[in-house]
Amino acid sequence: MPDMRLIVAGAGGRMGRALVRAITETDGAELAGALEAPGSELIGKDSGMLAGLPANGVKLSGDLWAMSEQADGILDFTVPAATIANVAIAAERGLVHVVGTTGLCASDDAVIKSVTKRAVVVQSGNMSLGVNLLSALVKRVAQALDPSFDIEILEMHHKNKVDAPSGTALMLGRAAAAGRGIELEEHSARGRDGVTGARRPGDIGFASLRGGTAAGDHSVIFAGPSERLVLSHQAEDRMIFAHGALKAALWAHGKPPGYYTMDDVLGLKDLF
Ligand SMILES: NC(=O)C1=CN([C@@H]2O[C@H](COP(=O)(O)OP(=O)(O)OC[C@H]3O[C@@H](n4cnc5c(N)ncnc54)[C@H](OP(=O)(O)O)[C@@H]3O)[C@@H](O)[C@H]2O)C=CC1
Ligand SMILES: O=C(O)C1=N[C@H](C(=O)O)C[C@H](O)C1
Repeated sequence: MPDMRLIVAGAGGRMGRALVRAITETDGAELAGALEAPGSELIGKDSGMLAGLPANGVKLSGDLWAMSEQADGILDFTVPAATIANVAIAAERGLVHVVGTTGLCASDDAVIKSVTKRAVVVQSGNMSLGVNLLSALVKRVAQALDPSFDIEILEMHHKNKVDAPSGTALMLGRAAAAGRGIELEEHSARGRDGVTGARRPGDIGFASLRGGTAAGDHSVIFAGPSERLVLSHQAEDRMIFAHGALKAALWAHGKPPGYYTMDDVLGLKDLF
């Protein structure tokens, strides 16, 4: 089978540069294009050199339609508006669309899912093996513990992260809610400040810390009467997300149209 030809969207960003490096380290994958925001000062720069590698001749461009003519997939870790703009082009071109962008709202998610009758999309707020295993564990523990255990989710990221709570925190919240048999949207407490009153029973709480270079720390705390269980993951390098995204793209290549998550890619659906 020929190499999978992949476009990196947001190629000048932190994840974009990591993805360009990951592609060079991965058998069966080839860099087919490097997308940046039209008008970015990085347009025309060499994507290899931006990633700290030797020049690879793939220059950053703002034109996804032109660069995708010969491509098989797109790895998209950008911003919500860019990801939504990429959805239609990726579907039209028949590209596997790996969506890692976070901070998407419900209507953005609906747009992404709307193309999956005819296109292959793999979406996850966190592409690492560790976090996806953590998510399965959280669901199982939430199932096992009775509602006297309050669930709180704490995350810390680098100082340049723009969205909160993190996509991962929300994914872990959804896993906890699924374990409890409740809807996260109806049972979440975000951004507590001031005289908030006592904790509402059954809520899943979120707290976000920002600072330094933290690649992504997440803890799910089950706080019960006189005891606490804490399940945690620390990302030490964002290459774990980049390698996860590559794994997702290669797994999805040739799959029938549909909406997939890392649970499908990693075979975690029936873990418990
Ligand atoms: N699912 C997962 O496993 C992970 C998800 N993420 C998520 O990925 C996203 C990106 O994170 P990160 O790399 O740290 O952020 P960065 O800000 O470093 O990178 C985002 C890049 O996207 C570019 N961009 C903006 N608009 C467009 C556009 N229209 N077309 C193409 N590129 C565009 C930005 O350019 P400019 O700076 O010029 O605006 C920037 O280079 C975030 O949502 C983050 O939460 C991060 C790590 C792991
Ligand atoms: O912005 C980041 O850096 C990260 N974003 C993702 C998130 O919002 O959870 C994944 C990871 O934690 C790093």
